[in-house]
Amino acid sequence: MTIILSVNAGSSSVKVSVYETSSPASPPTQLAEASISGLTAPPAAFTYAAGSTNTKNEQVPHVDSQESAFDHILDRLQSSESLPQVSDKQKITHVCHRVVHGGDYPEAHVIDDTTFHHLQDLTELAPLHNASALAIVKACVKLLPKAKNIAYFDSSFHASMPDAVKTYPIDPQVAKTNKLRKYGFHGISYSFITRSVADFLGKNIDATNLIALHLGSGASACAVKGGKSVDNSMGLTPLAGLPGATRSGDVDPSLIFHFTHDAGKPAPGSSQKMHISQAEQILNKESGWKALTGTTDFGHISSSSDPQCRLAFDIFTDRIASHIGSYFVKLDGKIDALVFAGGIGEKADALRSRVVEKCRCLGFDLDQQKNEGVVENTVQDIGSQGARHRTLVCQTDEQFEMARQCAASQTL
Ligand SMILES: Nc1ncnc2c1ncn2[C@@H]1O[C@H](COP(=O)(O)OP(=O)(O)O)[C@@H](O)[C@H]1O
Ligand SMILES: CC(=O)OP(=O)(O)O
Ligand SMILES: [Mg+2]
Repeated sequence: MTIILSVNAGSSSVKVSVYETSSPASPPTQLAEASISGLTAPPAAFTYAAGSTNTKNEQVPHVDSQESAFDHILDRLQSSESLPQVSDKQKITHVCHRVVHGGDYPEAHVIDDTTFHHLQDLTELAPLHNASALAIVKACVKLLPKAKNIAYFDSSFHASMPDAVKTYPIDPQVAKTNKLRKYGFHGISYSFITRSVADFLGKNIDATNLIALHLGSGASACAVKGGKSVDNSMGLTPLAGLPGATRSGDVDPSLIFHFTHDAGKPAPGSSQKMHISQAEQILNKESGWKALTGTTDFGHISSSSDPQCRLAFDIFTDRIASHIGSYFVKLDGKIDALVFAGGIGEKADALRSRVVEKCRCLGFDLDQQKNEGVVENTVQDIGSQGARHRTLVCQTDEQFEMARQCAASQTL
């Protein structure tokens, strides 16, 4: 038996799942799932499920970063009576880490000193993610010395994007030297979604075409053609595309120079090791729903009548619908489903309803009862019977996707 820990450090949460696996041929079995959410809307909340133990949204005010969230979760897992399998740290042999920016790594990689330093160099390209993921890797090296640490990248799934999609129309030499291209993110999630939806539809993955939406603290859209990514709304960094909890998403690149005259200066807290400009700080950490409404809680935003919340809701649904239209054309109208996923995509029925209403001309239509009755389930159909194209909700599971790939690979 092999025990795999899967760690998903998001921009507002840390989710850790524990799996047991006996052979590469069989999918891993989940033993426990723990998460800390609301890191950008304190106090953070701890949720845990293992066997008969169930804790939901316990406030953990002392937890204020991805690193402290991981420490807290690891302590709770190791002291849990429902999880004797990890009471002895030595039994954890594999830790899968979600690392958002993988640069040119086309697939998962065992983390040794060289990989670690290479990933450190990419930190500035994913300022809300890579640094905390690497801090968690460091903690694992110290606390779980027997475990092999493996990095799974959000960017890998998008390695299949064509050159015309990946390439920015800028000086090619500078682009090559500085590795400036579209990478795309949320790929671990899109890989899970593509497999699960293909399964649900009874289709081969390589014959599955989707418009998938991962809408969480960071939000993106993906066009999947023949099971492979052909476009993603995020870019060189996860800032591009749709707005998010604290991110602006696409704006005119000149905007920042009119917002502040100090755009290129280092942001407070920026160091030589980790350089963040004021421009990056403003657009990544001080924009989005937080700037417009004062909160990053999209549950509140979607149900509030406050005009700023209504505006944020309208902006989000407008930008999402624009991406759906663009990807519909890219896929030549041949799509098996529009898929909603991520914390917002899975929970905000009002948002799904508005987005689908905006895309009715393309042949999407919802069954409102099904839309409002979504429960925790891998894939659910929420489309109306007469609709030309299906609309689905997929409860994405990045931790499972990493553990599945880990169990199926030769690294065990
Ligand atoms: N009931 C709800 N309705 C709408 N949005 C929700 C609801 N519950 C949580 N959310 C939102 O989901 C987002 C978190 O999604 P998640 O995918 O878990 O985040 P992360 O990007 O950290 O991985 C937050 O913006 C949160 O406000
Ligand atoms: C890539 C990204 O934005 O991830 P998250 O939504 O987990 O913050
Ligand atoms: Mg996430």
